[in-house]
Formats: sequence, structure tokens, C-alpha cells
Amino acid sequence: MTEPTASPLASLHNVQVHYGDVAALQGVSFSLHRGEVLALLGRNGAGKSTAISLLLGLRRADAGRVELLGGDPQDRNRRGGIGVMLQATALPPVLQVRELIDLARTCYVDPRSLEDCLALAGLTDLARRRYGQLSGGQQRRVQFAIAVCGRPQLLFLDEPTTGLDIQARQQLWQAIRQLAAEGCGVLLTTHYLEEAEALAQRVVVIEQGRVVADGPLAQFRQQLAPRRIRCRSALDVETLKTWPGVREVVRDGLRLQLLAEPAEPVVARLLAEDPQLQELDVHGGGLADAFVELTREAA
Ligand SMILES: Nc1ncnc2c1ncn2[C@@H]1O[C@H](COP(=O)(O)OP(=O)(O)OP(=O)(O)O)[C@@H](O)[C@H]1O
Repeated sequence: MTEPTASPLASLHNVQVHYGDVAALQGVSFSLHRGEVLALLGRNGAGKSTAISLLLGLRRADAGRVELLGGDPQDRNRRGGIGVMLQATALPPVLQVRELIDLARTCYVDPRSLEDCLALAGLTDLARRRYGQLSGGQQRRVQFAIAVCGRPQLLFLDEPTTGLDIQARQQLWQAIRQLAAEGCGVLLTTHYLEEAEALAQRVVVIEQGRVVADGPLAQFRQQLAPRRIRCRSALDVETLKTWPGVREVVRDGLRLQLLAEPAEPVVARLLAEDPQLQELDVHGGGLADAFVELTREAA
């Protein structure tokens, strides 16, 4: 991964967008750097697509500043430096995969080779298949190949792996990691939090048009996602609540459930203080827990 540099590839500064009475973005700021995969997360209607449409120059902000590759996103010169994979894309069904990619390659001065594009997207064996004869997941891979064929500095991926099987998803993740390692910045929106966890170094969470979190992935896990410890034990609930790191304790008969962060010292102490303890189970601490916590706080 390349370290973020001082000048971002894309940025929003205190941006506002209204659709009639709907305030879709209310003072949103974030930026994306070279070699960085940024996951833009939020519930349906949070404002993610609106933010992306500003960066793509598809609409203007009512207030605030939007920059793409050091300039105005509506400037045509910026377009050559970006690759885009949107949620809905229509391509001619009668053209073969390789014809479609070749057609897209003609738009760029120094495109990636056809073979590279096919390999990156896992399409080598499907090169001569007509687009209309591909499955939905295979079509998504063609759209990915088209998005990356111009060697973009910045790649927009809007829910890229929806409809992909596990193998194809992992292949695409690998391709995204490779591009980021080459210095490409990636703005990823996804509702699969495990995807954000697998790929992103930074996470921005939007809720009702406002950024409610922006930081490194590791920070989210630590601060927002206490782990859940379950066990059978007779230890006293009120005493457990006083232990460092324990945030919540619930008893149901002999079953105990604790929320704790950090969890390891709590587990060690549980085992030390109750040699009869059984059925120990620790889980959570993932981005999904953090996301639920964040969007609940903001609601
Ligand atoms: N063209 C439009 N006219 C009116 N309201 C709109 C329009 N586009 C979006 N909105 C509203 O603006 C808000 C933000 O929508 P946006 O599409 O940016 O959300 P999103 O986070 O991308 O959602 P999703 O995850 O469902 O794609 C929502 O309340 C939505 O209903």
C-alpha cells in the first residue's frame, strides 16, 4: 500500500446538496488519497450515491467545494484519470467481452492490454462470449474490466460484488488490492461490511447526509465494537460489571453474556475466577457491529 500523500485524489469540503425539501448532504467532508481503498458506508438513502455523483461531475453541490484530481470534476480533462463501475450499467448484448473491453480501451491514451484486463477481471475464458449471454455476475466482471482498462488513478466502485459468487468476489478483491498496491485510489461503496473489512484502510460512514465517522478501519473495531463473551458461570453480575473493560453484563439462568473491550483480559479473569466456567464463546468486534452502533447513535 502506498502512504497517503498531502494532496488528495478526490475531496469534498463541507458540501451540501438538496433535492427539493430533502437535504441529501449536510456539510459532508472527506478525502481520498493515492493507494488508499476508502469504504463509503451508510444505510439506504444516507447520501452515498449523491456524494459519488458530485465527484463524478454528474451534479453540482449547492454549497461547499468538490475536487477531483486537483480540479473541477465537471472538467472533461479529469475524466481520463478515473474509472467507474456504477450499480446499473447497460452494454450492447451482442458484442463479445473482448470487443467491449477493446472499445473501452480506445478512449484512453495508454490503456491496459486486453489480456491484462481479462485476467484482472477473471474473464480470460469468457473473452469470446457475447455480453448478453453472460450471467449477472459475469457481466459485473466485464463492467469492472472496463472500469480499470484506462489505468485509472482513481476508481469508483459502487457495490461492485453484488451478485458475484464467493470465488468471483475474492478474485475481484484480489484485483482491487493489486490496483491499490500500484497506487490507484479506490472509493468503494458496499453494503457487505465484510467486503469493507477485507479491502479498506479507511472507512467513512454517512448517516442522514452527515459524516458520522471517518477513520482507519482498525480504530472502528477498537472503539466501537466491543466483543461479546458468552459462557455458563455462577459469577456475580454486579461484581462483573465493575471489572475493567466490561461494558455490559446480562444473566439468563446460568448463562452469562458480557460486552467487553478489550476482551482478552476479561476472558483470562473469568477463567481464573471460575474454574467451573463452561461453554466459553467470544465473537464480534467486527465492522458490522461498529456500523450498527454508529448508525444507532446517529439515528
Ligand atoms: N433525484 C432525487 N430526487 C429527490 N430525492 C432524491 C433524489 N436522489 C436521491 N434523493 C434522496 O436523497 C437522499 C440520499 O440519497 P442517495 O441516493 O444519495 O443515498 P444512498 O446512500 O446512495 O442510498 P442507497 O444505499 O440506497 O443507494 C435520500 O433521502 C434519497 O431519497
